[in-house]
Amino acid sequence: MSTGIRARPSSPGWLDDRTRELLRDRLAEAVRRARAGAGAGARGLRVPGRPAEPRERTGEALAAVTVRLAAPAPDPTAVVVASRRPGEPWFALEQPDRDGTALAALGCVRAVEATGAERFAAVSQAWQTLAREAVADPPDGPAGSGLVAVGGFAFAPRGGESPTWTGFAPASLQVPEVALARRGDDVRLTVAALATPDDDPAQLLARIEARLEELRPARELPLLDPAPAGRYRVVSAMPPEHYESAVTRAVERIRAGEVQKVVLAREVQVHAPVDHDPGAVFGALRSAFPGCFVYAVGRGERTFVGATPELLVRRDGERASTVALAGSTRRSADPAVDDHLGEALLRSNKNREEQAIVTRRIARALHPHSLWVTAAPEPVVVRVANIQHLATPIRAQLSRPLGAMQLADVLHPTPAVGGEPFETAERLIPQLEGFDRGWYAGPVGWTDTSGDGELCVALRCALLNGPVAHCYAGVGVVRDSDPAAELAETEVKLQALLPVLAG
Ligand SMILES: C=C(O[C@H]1C=CC=C(C(=O)O)[C@@H]1O)C(=O)O
Repeated sequence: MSTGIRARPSSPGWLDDRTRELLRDRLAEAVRRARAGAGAGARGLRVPGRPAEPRERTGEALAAVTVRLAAPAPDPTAVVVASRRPGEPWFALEQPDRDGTALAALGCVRAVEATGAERFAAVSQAWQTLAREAVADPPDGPAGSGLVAVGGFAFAPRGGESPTWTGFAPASLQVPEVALARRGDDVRLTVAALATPDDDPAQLLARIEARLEELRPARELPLLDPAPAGRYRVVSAMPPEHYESAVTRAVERIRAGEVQKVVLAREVQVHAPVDHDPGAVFGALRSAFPGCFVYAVGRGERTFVGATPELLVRRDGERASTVALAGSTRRSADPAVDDHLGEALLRSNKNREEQAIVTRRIARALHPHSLWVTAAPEPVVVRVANIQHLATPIRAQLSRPLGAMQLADVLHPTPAVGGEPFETAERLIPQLEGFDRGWYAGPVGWTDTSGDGELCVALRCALLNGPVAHCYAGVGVVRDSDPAAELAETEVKLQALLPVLAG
């Protein structure tokens, strides 16, 4: 079994001999488990959508090994961007201001997809089954270290079915072949493989080693072209008047008592003279929005990328944290005016109500699963480069072991992106907006084998496809919303992406 392995050149700098031996043992054990699972006669959970029985064996097992990289470690996302094979899936989620927190992932050894209302349950069940059978280190080190599943969800149960969103299923988690997690200067590399009964552990190891040999220890992301030539066109997918009239109609429904709040979005496209460069866009976003969750999900030729201030949920053991974010105003370069705008936001009844709706719903959603839920009594103003929001941090002590993906199911969509009551808003949103939101306003993030994880709400985003970028921005419409002001607020939100994309 080991002759072929020893003949291969080693991958200096990534795995030492001891770790390679450990990985080889784990791969052999994973193949044994896969054979035992297949031998037990259970059908594999190849296609998600059907919940597994607790003891179901699947005829497949993941194996992984995690190492701490020696300082100075490379930059996780830069490694992934520099090492990506054409069309290979990739993922990154960073919050630079939180001690350089980053998780970047490359390749896919096992995909889990689902559609429909049960999509969260289906993928989280499939992941739990895979995690239980996995031969891997227990999570240790920066959050996201070790064997993980990364990906995201469309806003709607069947969202993303339009051709624009090809490759982005309504629920899509992937177990990457390579993942790098960072906090401070602690960077952990995890490599993974999926074993099935017919696999040869030596070949699995050889595949991982080949992958490692292609990994480039990059420290920088590519830069945006400093002097772009050619014509960039920024166009509203539908005329701005369409959006204003959607807001007017939503206000009518609210005043008629049908619904309290509806979030309505619009799409703006950037047509560039050359293909957009996802790595450079990610790099520009993380420099401009270091306090935000900067994310990218690459599927085939397309990349969904953005910088959002909104955390959907962080699950850390028995603790769940989230934030109710809603109510917005612009920023000013003049600090006194900026402060004034923030204070006015805090005093604005319209924005306070918009925000309180979100806080109440999140607390209500968490209560049945928690020993306690605590929300700050008053919202605070949160500032990012182009906008300020009202935010109420919320924490809960879980009373049962719900994983990050299950918590996302409990919380998504909050009225920050959906509406209240959601059952009515859910019908109104596609009717009034008139387009497929795809993954805009859906959860994007990761989970590990213990169920910990983090998902942000994919706002301030663009779907890049060659020279075209589809950008999305929405606002919470309430009784006192003014259509022109709401249109202007979408423009403020679009300023997160447009300067980066439009040359
Ligand atoms: C729906 C979006 O933002 C939400 C999050 C924060 C503030 C919001 C607002 O003030 O309307 C929105 O609820 C978006 O950016 O597309």
